[in-house]
Amino acid sequence: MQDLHVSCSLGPFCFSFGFGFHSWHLCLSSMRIFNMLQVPPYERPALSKGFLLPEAPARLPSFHTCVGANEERLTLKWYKEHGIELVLNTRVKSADVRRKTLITAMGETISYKILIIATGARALKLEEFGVEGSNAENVCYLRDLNDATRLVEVMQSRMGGNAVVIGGGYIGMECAASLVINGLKVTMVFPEAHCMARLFTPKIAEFYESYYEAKGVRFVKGNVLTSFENDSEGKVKGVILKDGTRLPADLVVVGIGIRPNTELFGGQLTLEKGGIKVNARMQTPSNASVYAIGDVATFPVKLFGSNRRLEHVDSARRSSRHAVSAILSPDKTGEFDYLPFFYSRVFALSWQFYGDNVGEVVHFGDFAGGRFGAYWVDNGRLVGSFYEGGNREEYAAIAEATRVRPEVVDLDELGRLGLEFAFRFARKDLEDPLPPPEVVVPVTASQGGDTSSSIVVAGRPVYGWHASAGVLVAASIAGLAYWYGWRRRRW
Ligand SMILES: NC(=O)c1ccc[n+]([C@@H]2O[C@H](COP(=O)([O-])OP(=O)(O)OC[C@H]3O[C@@H](n4cnc5c(N)ncnc54)[C@H](O)[C@@H]3O)[C@@H](O)[C@H]2O)c1
Ligand SMILES: O=C1O[C@H]([C@@H](O)CO)C(O)=C1O
Repeated sequence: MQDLHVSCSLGPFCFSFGFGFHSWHLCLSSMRIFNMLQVPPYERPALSKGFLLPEAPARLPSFHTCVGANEERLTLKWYKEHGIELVLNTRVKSADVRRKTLITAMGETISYKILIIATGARALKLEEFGVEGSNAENVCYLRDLNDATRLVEVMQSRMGGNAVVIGGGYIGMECAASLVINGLKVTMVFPEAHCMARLFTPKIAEFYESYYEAKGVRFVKGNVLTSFENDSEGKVKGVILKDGTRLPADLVVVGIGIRPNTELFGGQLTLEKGGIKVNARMQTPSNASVYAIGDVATFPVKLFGSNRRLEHVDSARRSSRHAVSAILSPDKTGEFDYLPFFYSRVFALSWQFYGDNVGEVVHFGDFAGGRFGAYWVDNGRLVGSFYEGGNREEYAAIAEATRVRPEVVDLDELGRLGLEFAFRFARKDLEDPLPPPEVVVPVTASQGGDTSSSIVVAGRPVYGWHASAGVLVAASIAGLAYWYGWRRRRW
């Protein structure tokens, strides 16, 4: 009998948002995972960073889950050894949450007791904005492994050529850096007044734009693409912008946002902010057997007192861990208390952001020297912190300060203090800038067997997975390696 199902039917990557992720491993002999991937789940951050590098690029199996936690890579062998049936290349074409059934594209009907929706999101296509022709051979999106593989091929065949990047968000910024590193001439086009408009202040954006310009990137702001100009073979050779400008293009990369894959559950579950609404246990309010995690889930962020859908790998890791806790240890699992966290690494730069970017902004630090930050203060309290060029202690300090939400009376003083302000709240245990999971699930029996006693869950505080293998020491070394590798990691 199948007890637990993880549905990852649309958008191959979604699964990496869900299960077997980070430092928690759930191994139910009666668990099945459905997904359209051709390979076991992996973590996405590498795709827009290390995967695109011309030298020693990141390749599977190096970024299978749970690479982000410096944990064991979950390969096919791993799933097999842990009694998890991983059903690849399989699309779930319909779901009936009232009857607790799924139907696959092959016509198989699956019954479940608990369903975890980790269907993630898909890249928005230009066609949705009325621009036709983005299926040309040299127009690339970047969401999954196939996209990234194709981008590498196209990029390598256009060395020295012109690349146009549409969108000034995460994909735009990270891909533009990779294109430059691969020797292409890059122009970025986006509608806003500055890059990373969802998060950066104009002053922060100015730093990154100047840095990119020094690397040869050209910015075309406040403009959008309206059509492609194709050659006789259908390849794009130019992009036409709204103001009539023509940009020559040997390659176009499009990163204009994502859309959560909720269609399977339309009319059955409540949607909010584009995602599936869940409570603080990652459980849908209308159906206690259904959980949603990662990019597709809209959950209560306690710290802000509102529901959010957060598009980031950290939220995916932690929400999945929390859902697993809530399923396996309902009595011991409290409310998900997540501190939103975002990061990016481009060229030699690296930034982290915690909290919310609302209210008044106070910048601090050395912008010219590339070690600077910003605090956001709303209703007299610190609600968000950003820092570029920090070390582990500095990032941990801004994270902790943001979690504490201290009162701020004097904004000028806050700016003068800069990082020193955050260090007042720094924790002594710097193992992780973020709080530990609320619940430690005891390790029970392991693989094989049946039903609920065949559950193995290891949380970071217990490191039960490693303990069960008698390698606690190895876990400590891994933790140390993780810390040392943090700045050097390429995904
Ligand atoms: N480091 C990271 O956290 C990281 C890295 C890569 C991707 N991601 C995630 O991947 C997803 C996709 O990233 P993304 O960069 O596509 O989304 P995004 O939302 O970060 O940025 C979208 C950008 O496209 C612009 N845009 C929208 N419509 C446009 C149009 N018609 N023409 C031109 N520009 C347009 C927006 O104004 C914005 O600049 C996001 O969820 C993002 O969080 C995150
Ligand atoms: O940190 C990241 O989060 C996203 C993705 O995993 C969630 O949308 C991504 O591509 C990153 O690099």
